[in-house]
Amino acid sequence: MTGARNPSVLAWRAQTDTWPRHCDSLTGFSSSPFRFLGGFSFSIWSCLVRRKKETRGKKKQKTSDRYIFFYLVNQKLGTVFCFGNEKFPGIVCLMDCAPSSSDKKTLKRWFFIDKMVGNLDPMDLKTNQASPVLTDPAPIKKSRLGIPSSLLSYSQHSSKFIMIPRKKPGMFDDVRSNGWLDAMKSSSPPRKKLIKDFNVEVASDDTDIAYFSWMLKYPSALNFFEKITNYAKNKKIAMFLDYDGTLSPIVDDPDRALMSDDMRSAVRNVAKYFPTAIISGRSRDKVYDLVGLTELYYAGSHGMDIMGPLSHTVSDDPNCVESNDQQGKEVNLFQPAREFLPLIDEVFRTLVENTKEIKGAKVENHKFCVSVHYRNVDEKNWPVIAQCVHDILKGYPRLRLTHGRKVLEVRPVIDWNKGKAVEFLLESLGLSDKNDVLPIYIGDDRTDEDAFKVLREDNRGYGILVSPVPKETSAFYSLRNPEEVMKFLNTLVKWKKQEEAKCAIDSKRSM
Ligand SMILES: O=P(O)(O)OC[C@H]1O[C@H](O[C@H]2O[C@H](CO)[C@@H](O)[C@H](O)[C@H]2O)[C@H](O)[C@@H](O)[C@@H]1O
Repeated sequence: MTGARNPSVLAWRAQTDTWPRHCDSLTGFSSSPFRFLGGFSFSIWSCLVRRKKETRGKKKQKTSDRYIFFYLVNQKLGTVFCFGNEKFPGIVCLMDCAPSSSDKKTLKRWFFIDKMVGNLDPMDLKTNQASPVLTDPAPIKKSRLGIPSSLLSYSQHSSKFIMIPRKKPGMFDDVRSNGWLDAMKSSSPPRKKLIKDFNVEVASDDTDIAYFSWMLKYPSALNFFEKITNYAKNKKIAMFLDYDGTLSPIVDDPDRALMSDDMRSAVRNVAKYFPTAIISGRSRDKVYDLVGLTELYYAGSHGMDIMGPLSHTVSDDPNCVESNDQQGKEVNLFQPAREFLPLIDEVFRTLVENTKEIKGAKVENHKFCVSVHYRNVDEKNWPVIAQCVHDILKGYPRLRLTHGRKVLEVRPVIDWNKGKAVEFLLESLGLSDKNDVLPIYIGDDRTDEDAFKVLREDNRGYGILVSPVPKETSAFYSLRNPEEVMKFLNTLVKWKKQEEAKCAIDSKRSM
């Protein structure tokens, strides 16, 4: 398969009776069914395609063999993704045959997909698939901030999950039936996991197969760097970065989530060329201390605490005041949840008190929201911590819950999130509603999905999801981990420098 040139990647509905257009015989099926991490199943198929070719107009025929690999995702929908090359351009359809054997060698060969996705531009995919991640209720249009009509708890707003309530009456019924426990279990990628299904055991590098297939939909921003910069030519890039899991690796102790010096210098360099903001779930002060760069804009508490540039386009908002940053520079301070401060303080203290007996639980006060960590809590006690938070929230109808990576996040019911923060910052920077602006948002968590969605709307910009495992997302591209994020940032700076050098040469020539 290494000889494959000009690869194409096609997706279409399965047909059961069509033979490949460019082949004379098709033999040697093998298949491997899996259950994907998200729970849906897919099969990998390979087949040997034999094609007879006439050589140089002579009658003599030459046969050429090619393997074609394709896989079937979500058998119910019958969606087939197929990989071909110039000679066999992916016109292979599903034959009427059932998965029978597993072939590990075949699976290994399947790694060629990594090379072959090069032709696919996710912008072309026009996928409208709704993301099943937990996100905020739909924003109320035409208002910067609105309180949702209902003050019901968060999970009741989320219609994207089909929750199957379990009938058994028990102690933790609330958190089982409202989906909190399921969300908690799926809230952070497992570290090296065995996938057992259909007697196929898949481990370590085999999990990469699932990842590579996912990358067809969310290709690596490094592999697609040229595509990104082609699109960015003559545009002003605005960079938005999440902190935990994006600039710093996920660690057990949130206080030790430090950013490396190399990453810091990568971010500093990015900020030299592009307006750059950090948008974090942490409090603005905490994330500022961790990043330590004065040249950036900071939005803490999931965007509910923004220190942005002094701007008259947003300063008429009642939640926006003029202030000074740590260096005494005049800035705008936007705090749409200011009235919730006493409530957040109170619920923080209650949460600390009520979870103190749960070993490993940690509660953080992030000024406009509170984080309840369960990463270090024994899994058998997750229902206990979930029920505890749930019971407390029952007394606070103006607060709601969202899920992060092994963290329950309590926040005001206001219609504000990281996506809105991106819009607010673009407006403050005078970069909204402009065709020559390309916002890029890099983040790893469910709360970052709000920002990805905002950028996906009307193809406004690129969301890049940082994840080492397949995840449903509204992002366009992916990166595996903070190291890849750093590489991406450095490559972007290098590209920008080259562009500027080219411009300088061009303008000298034209003088
Ligand atoms: O929006 P972010 O900047 O990504 O912040 C989200 C949460 O990040 C922190 O928690 C996460 O990272 C910790 C350190 O690696 C990890 O221990 C924890 O399990 C993760 O959820 C932060 O502590 C939270 O308060 C933020 O909400």
